[in-house]
Amino acid sequence: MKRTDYISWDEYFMGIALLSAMRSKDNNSQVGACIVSPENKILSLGYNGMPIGCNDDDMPWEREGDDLNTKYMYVCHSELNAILNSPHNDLTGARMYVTLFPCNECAKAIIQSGIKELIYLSDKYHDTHASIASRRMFNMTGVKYRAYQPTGREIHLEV
Ligand SMILES: Nc1ccn([C@H]2C[C@H](O)[C@@H](COP(=O)(O)O)O2)c(=O)n1
Ligand SMILES: [Zn+2]
Repeated sequence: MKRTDYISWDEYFMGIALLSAMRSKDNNSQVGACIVSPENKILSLGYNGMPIGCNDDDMPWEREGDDLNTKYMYVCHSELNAILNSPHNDLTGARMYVTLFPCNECAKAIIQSGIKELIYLSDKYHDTHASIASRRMFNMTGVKYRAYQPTGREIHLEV
């Protein structure tokens, strides 16, 4: 008889997004993204980090202070990294699992890439202009978005 307690597609892909987030050097928010085809094949992964060639140790990770000395000027968001990392030039109809609801800049890239559905975990910046603008663009363009429904299942990685 086959196993019945296997993880769902949503658990699988959000789990991989969470694992990707663990690569982030950001000391406040580690974000991961996983792009999946309509056939449930993984197309790309990403996490928030400094652009290639910008040494993590030489870049600022501060949230506050002079603009030029905060991470915000430099860090590449997980969603954009996942889109840019993709070896597939056509993401039409794909869905994205992301551990934090996208900002407006990533929303633009998501829309332009042809991704049609977004599944997010945290929405901790729900009331910011960035999130409001993202929802506005997603609603206008028909990109569906839904909160990941936690199942309560714990997945342990021991290596
Ligand atoms: N959807 C998002 C939102 C933010 N990020 C990145 C950008 C920063 O590295 C970090 C947010 O830092 P915080 O302001 O929470 O200290 O997360 C992203 O990758 N995707
Ligand atoms: Zn973003």
